[in-house]
Amino acid sequence: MIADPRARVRLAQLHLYVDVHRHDRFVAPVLTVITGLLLSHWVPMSWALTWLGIELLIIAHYLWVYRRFKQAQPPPSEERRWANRIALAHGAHMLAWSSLVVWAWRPGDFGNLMFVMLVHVGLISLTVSMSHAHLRLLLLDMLPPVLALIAPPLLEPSAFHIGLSALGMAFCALMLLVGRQINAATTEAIELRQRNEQLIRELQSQASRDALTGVINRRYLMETGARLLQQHRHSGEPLALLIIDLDHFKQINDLHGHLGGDEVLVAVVNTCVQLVRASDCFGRLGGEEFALILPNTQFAQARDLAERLRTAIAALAISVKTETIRPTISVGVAMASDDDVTLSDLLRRADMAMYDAKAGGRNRVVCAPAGGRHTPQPAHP
Ligand SMILES: Nc1nc2c(ncn2[C@@H]2O[C@H](COP(=O)(O)OP(=O)(O)OP(=O)(O)O)[C@@H](O)[C@H]2O)c(=O)[nH]1
Repeated sequence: MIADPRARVRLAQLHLYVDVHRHDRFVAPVLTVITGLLLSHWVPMSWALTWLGIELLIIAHYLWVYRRFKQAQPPPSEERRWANRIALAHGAHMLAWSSLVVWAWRPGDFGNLMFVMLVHVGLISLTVSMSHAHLRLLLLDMLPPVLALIAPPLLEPSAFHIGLSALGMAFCALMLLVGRQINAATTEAIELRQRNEQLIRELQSQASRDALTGVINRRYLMETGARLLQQHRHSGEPLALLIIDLDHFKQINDLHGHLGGDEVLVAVVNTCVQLVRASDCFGRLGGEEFALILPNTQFAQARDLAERLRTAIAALAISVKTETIRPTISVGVAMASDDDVTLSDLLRRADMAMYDAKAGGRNRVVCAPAGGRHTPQPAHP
């Protein structure tokens, strides 16, 4: 299914709509109580109290729906479903208020006319200023006040009522126009913000990734490694570091060209990535040298993984043009110890083990003992 590119924008609009309307939790109950008390001036107290009770329940319900929406953090694909739920919940509130115009109107009473007008002006202006974010919800929120405007001339078709209704409709049309303009500006701002966030994510990824292989680069690797070493000191959980270096890579470049060498690097990285856990930190130190930091990993596990990596790489047969390249790697393994004051200390010991692997004939794993002294422990292929 092709994702609708506008869905993310519409979801952000829905968030904005809900955020703005969440202020209702302070304002709407107060306005409802005042309106309920005023109502009792023209309708029996029991009616006024019934309206007040229903409206308070409606407010509590739509605020609950808003909270559920915020907690759910739905993906853009669920925007329409949530927009419908919110429209129903808030629509009930708009209907309850707009209905006042019909059943609470007492023609001929100037005070009542003022009251009904104030309710209308409030509904329409608040709708435009608070619902502009989401165009569909803006239109739905405007619908009940418009229906309430049409009702009086239908109930009592006099020139006065028709005139009042026409004036109100013109006012609604004007407000809708304003609402659409604010909506267009809001949508543009949301689109720009989303594009900005996307660009920042891409830049951050580019700054932390190696362009050729896609794994994290030296800078990010060192930062993460220092953080993991710090965590190891606090938690006491074992931390292992592997230095992985391709053997005779200069020869590969010389024989198959730089592009051939690049293909080998990518194939080796892809193989390694498949064998490491998501919590492991695998990155390129530079050239044909890589590091793998393994949090919460015992020595035996680290050594076995190094061996699995070595075997998997040795089994590769990479086709470059008409030739087949069979790369191998030398791996140095070191466990973090109290002697490792900084990440560089740990790296140095893993590096020395890796050089021992090279000196021992390459395509092998050598483990450095914990602590500062370096006594290589070869793990032969
Ligand atoms: N294709 C390619 N080559 C690279 C890249 N980065 C570094 N190199 C080459 O990798 C080679 C590394 O050579 P050396 O450091 O001599 O190591 P080696 O030939 O692998 O020898 P040993 O490590 O001792 O087995 C150099 O020729 C670099 O130019 C790269 O991104 N792509």
